[in-house]
Amino acid sequence: MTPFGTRLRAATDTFGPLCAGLDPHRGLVEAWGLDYSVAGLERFAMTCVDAFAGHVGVVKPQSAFFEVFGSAGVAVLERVVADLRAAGTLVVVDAKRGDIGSTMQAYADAYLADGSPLAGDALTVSPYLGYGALRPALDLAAATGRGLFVLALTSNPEGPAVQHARLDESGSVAGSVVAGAAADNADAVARGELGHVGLVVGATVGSAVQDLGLDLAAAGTPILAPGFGAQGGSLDSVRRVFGPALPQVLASSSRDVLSAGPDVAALRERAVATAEALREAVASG
Ligand SMILES: O=C(O)c1cc(=O)[nH]c(=O)n1[C@@H]1O[C@H](COP(=O)(O)O)[C@@H](O)[C@H]1O
Repeated sequence: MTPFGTRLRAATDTFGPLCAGLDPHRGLVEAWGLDYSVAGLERFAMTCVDAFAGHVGVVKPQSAFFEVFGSAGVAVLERVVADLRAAGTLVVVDAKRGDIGSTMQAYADAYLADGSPLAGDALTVSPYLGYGALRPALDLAAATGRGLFVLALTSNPEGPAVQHARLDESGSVAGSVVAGAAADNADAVARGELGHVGLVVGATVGSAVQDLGLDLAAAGTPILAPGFGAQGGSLDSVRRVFGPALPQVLASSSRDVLSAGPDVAALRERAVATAEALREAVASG
């Protein structure tokens, strides 16, 4: 398969830099007039697939909302992944996995191996057992043309206490994650392409990228930027947070886009309009 960074660049060039989040919160499912049950989950998820497939570049189903319903919910997630990918829409499975290396191999096999029913095009992972513990996932993603989004600066208020901590005089914990991703992307960056190892940096992190001296542009990482919309991130904050790394940004919005449902056309229209607004914000830098 063509490397993830190349496929991601093509998707955002065509559809704009939006990742539509597919987060079936109880409140949203009920607001759409559906029962909070497996049947309601399935209806919600398939409505999103109808709205987004072939119209949005990237979709990010949040695994937790499917896991709530046990194996029946996970089966719905598998269908979402398969149907979106069949339409050529990239899927980031948001499961934030991270464990010791030997267990990480099993997570990698589940989410990044060809033929696995839960394998999308990329997976979110947590490096807070040590970036190196992600090695099985980093290697399998590279081998199968898939990507990872590694948590660096998350959008939640509890994140900075860990992520801004200084390791030594020259760097922070988040900085060490950026350095790890940059090293894994070095070959792609040398070819002038985006790498397969992305970072998660919230659209809500204010001046943290500058304050911590993180050179995201040089790292060549795709940047998944959640927090846009419902958590207060705006077009303006996306511009301010990312500066020279703006062309690498894939802004993610779940509740703000999903609140336009359940009408398929209205949902699609909200996603497409959000993607176009983001495209203009990136272009005007
Ligand atoms: O990895 C993520 O996607 C993520 C990282 C982060 O730092 N903050 C964050 O909100 N997310 C996810 O992004 C989505 C945000 O949803 P909204 O706030 O509704 O747009 C949820 O699925 C979160 O789990």
